[in-house]
Amino acid sequence: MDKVFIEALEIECVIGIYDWERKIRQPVVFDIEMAFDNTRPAATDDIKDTLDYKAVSKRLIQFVSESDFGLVESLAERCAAIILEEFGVQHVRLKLAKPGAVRGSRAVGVIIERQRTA
Ligand SMILES: Nc1nc2c(c(=O)[nH]1)N=C([C@H](O)[C@@H](O)CO)CN2
Repeated sequence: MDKVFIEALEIECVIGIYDWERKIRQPVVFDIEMAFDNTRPAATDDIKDTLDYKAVSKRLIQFVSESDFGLVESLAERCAAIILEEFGVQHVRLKLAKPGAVRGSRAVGVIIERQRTA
């Protein structure tokens, strides 16, 4: 299956389980792969036939920047659900990285894969 991807989308939000983390905004970085048949937009050359990566990015920026989850797992799950439900995507692989959260590491986080059920 073809894919549309978004790489290194950085968004600031409230995220974390510790008291000090509830008082600041921290960056989270998304790498996202979305299954999509790209043959039709390739044939029509029409943005209406695409999975518009700019539209997906704007929606995630809006949601994530207003969110205040404790765990990266919770934020990743909600973002995957938005992509599946609002953009009609059948399968999504989403990596959510929290840079600088653990001293000595470049980033920590989660990778999830979710499938549309209906
Ligand atoms: N699996 C997870 N482990 C941890 C998380 C998390 O969201 N998922 N969060 C933290 C703290 O918020 C940490 O990022 C602060 O440095 C610790 N472990």
